[in-house]
Amino acid sequence: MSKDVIIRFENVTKQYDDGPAVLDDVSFEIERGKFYTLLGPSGCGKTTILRLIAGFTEPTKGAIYFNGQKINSVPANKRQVNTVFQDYALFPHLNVFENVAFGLRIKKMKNADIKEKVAEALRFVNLEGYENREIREMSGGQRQRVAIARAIVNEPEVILLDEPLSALDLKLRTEMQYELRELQRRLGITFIFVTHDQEEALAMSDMIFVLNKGKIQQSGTPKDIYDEPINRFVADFIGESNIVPGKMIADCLVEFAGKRFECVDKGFEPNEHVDIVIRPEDLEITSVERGKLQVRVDSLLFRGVHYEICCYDQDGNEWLVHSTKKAEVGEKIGLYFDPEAIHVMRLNETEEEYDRRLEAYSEVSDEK
Ligand SMILES: Nc1ncnc2c1ncn2[C@@H]1O[C@H](COP(=O)(O)OP(=O)(O)OP(=O)(O)O)[C@@H](O)[C@H]1O
Repeated sequence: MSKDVIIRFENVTKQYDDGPAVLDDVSFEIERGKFYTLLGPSGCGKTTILRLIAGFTEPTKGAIYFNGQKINSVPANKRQVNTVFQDYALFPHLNVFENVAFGLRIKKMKNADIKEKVAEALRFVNLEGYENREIREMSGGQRQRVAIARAIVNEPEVILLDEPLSALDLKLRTEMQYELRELQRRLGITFIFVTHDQEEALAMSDMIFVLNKGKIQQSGTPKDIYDEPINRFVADFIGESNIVPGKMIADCLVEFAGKRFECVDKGFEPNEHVDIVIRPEDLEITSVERGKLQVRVDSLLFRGVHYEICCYDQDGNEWLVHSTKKAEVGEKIGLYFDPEAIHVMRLNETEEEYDRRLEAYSEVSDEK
């Protein structure tokens, strides 16, 4: 089935004034009706991408397409896009109804139609009966829902959400994550959500773009990005990881921490230097004899569902283990892991190079 692309960035670079490029030759596609997340550390360019899509700023180089039409200079109010801002940007002097109705009044819609549309939008976000409330009488989570109702009432094709959950406490934040995800499914509108919280991105998205320093480091489903990070930055940013230097000896054979291990990775040069990732939950505590790695326990923390155990091997590599089994500080233990738990990353590989390598490799495998 061909892809139904709603937004496309083609080699987009953005500089503010004559400053450095905050987005550097970025290309990507957004498919209609899916939940996308832009994830990355502060200052990596996430908000700039939203501002370019919304029409609040223009690219310095490159092209942005919306439903196949180039929209670089189309003004914000002519785009089928609505933004939910971090601070919600609600009007404090207007009640809930008027906040949601605002955009429709500007469009000079008839009063009866406004009433119907606002009621429908409030129903969608579970705020029926709150029409006459003042904004200051609403909780953080409720304000958030008013802001979303105000965005969906205009029936945009795309909703942009700029860290909309960051002001909420942890419990409410988790509730709103479910709610937003559910709302997106029911509406079928494309959502583009910005966060620097990797757990939030993993929990909510159909697709994640991981950004760093104005470039997309990797794009993929949450599972792809968690299981197959393409470089050290992504592996480190997405969840906790053990990342150690290693060497690929041959297909499915890798060396690290002074030993050779069976793995499932292929398509590297013989003796190529690589980075190795093993997630803490993929390491199992066992006896020194049974362990594939022998380590000494340096410290441990009880995290409620598991112990977080920090160990060192004889080469000085740190190994973080999540285990329901306890170990004693100073104790020598073995760590066991399956070959599939080892993920090998080529040094400094870009996403395009990574995709080409996997493609070339699968063609070779098909021929065999
Ligand atoms: N109007 C502006 N003028 C000049 N520089 C800007 C402007 N807006 C953003 N920048 C710079 O562009 C870079 C990217 O900013 P952006 O807001 O896109 O990052 P972000 O990933 O959304 O960060 P955060 O998570 O902190 O919001 C930053 O270095 C920022 O200082």
